[in-house]
Amino acid sequence: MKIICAKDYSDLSRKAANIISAQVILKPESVLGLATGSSPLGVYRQLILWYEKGDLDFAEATSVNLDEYRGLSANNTQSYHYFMHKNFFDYINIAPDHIHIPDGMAADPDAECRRYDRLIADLGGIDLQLLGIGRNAHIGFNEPDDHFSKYTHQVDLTESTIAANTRFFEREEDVPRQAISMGMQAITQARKILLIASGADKADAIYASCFGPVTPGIPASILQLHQDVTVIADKDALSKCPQQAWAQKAPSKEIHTGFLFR
Ligand SMILES: N[C@@H]1[C@@H](O)[C@H](O)[C@@H](COP(=O)(O)O)O[C@@H]1O
Repeated sequence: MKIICAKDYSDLSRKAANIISAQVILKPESVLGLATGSSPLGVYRQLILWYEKGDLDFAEATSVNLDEYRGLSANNTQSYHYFMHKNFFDYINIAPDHIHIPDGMAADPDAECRRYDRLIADLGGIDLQLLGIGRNAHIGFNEPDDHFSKYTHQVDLTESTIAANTRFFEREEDVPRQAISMGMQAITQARKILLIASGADKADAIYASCFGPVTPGIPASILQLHQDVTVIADKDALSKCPQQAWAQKAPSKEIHTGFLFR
């Protein structure tokens, strides 16, 4: 795990966008695992700028998003479908049939989860997975639990995640209580992982995920077991981490036994 300290949010966004650009330049047909939330907005803005300048071409790329709320249709302005189109896809030349996001309206959510995992497998897995992180260290919507969920699954969102996401909705009651999220298998089988975090409210999650035990109680801690993870975070998000660890990171010493993949 490599930890890079960015000067500020704009520096963080450019650094992360540079890594995604390199991926697309080196492998135009890349499968990009994409994330929602406020953290990646600057990355998407930067990628759009470079695309508009003619420096990037997404014609051959494919995207698979991490998650979607249950019960929100693609044209609901709070859905992650809508978010991705309005903040990224509508401004680049990715082919519409190369865009994949779980269907939050699927009548049979279990079948939808199985379809999504098959799709990712058929695409040959993810080349580069972009991740934000929740205050409780969730990635995608993999919430703290007593086990890591291996496959795409339906999740009951925790109170802390509902509270954090309330800012995007008019009223707390409007925040969906469930979501469909990619599981840890597809995320950790991504060939490269890029996690971005900004702000002091992410400091505990970043510290626990990078330096704490690997445990499903801290979902992002599983990334310590991956061979190619880059964390790009600003000073506030890194404020609980030892400074000498920035730009390098020793492998985790402690792995909690007794947890399960399900
Ligand atoms: N499902 C998304 C996550 O993928 C995202 O990482 C997290 C943090 O969002 P933000 O970047 O807005 O803090 O929010 C949501 O829960």
